[in-house]
Amino acid sequence: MSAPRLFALVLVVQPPRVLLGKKKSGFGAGLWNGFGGIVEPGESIEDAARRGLKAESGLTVDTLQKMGQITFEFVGNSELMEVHVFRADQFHGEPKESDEMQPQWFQLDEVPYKQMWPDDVYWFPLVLQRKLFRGYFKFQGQDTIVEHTLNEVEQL
Ligand SMILES: CNc1cc(N2CCN(C)CC2)nc(N)n1
Repeated sequence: MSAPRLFALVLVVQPPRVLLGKKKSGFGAGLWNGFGGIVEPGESIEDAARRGLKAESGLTVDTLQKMGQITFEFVGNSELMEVHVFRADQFHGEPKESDEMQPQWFQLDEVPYKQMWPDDVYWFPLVLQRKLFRGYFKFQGQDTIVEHTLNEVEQL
C-alpha cells in the first residue's frame, strides 16, 4: 500500500453564504466544490490550501481552520486520496474565474449537492456546524459510494 496522494480543499464560509467553484475540466469536471489542489513535494498541506485557493479563486486568507480529513478509495485504483478540508471565514480579494474554476456564492440552504461529489452531502454540514471529522469513502466510478465511514473527532 503506497502513501496516499494528498490534497487540500478550502471552503470559504460567510453565513448565510458559501463560496463554491464549478470545476471546468479534469477530475470532477462539471461539479461544484471547494478550492484547492494537490499538495506538492516539500509543501505543507496548509500552503497547498492557500496556493490552490489563490490560483482557483483569486482569494487570499489570513486564517484557515482545519475541519476534516477524508480518505477516498476508488475500486480498481490502488492509490488512495487523502483530502484535508479547511474552512475560511474571512478573505481578501474578489472571487475571480480561473482556468480551473468558475466561482459562485451559494446560500447555505441551497448548496447544490446534486452537482457535487456524492460524499459532500455527508460531511459538508459538519464543516458548516464547525464539527471536526474523519471520513473514508469507497467509490465505484465517480458516482457510487459503496462503503463509507464518517466520525466526528475531538482533534485532527
Ligand atoms: C471523491 N470525492 C471528492 C473528491 C474531492 N476532491 C479530490 C480532487 N481534488 C482536486 C479536489 C477535491 N472533493 C470532494 N468534495 N469529494
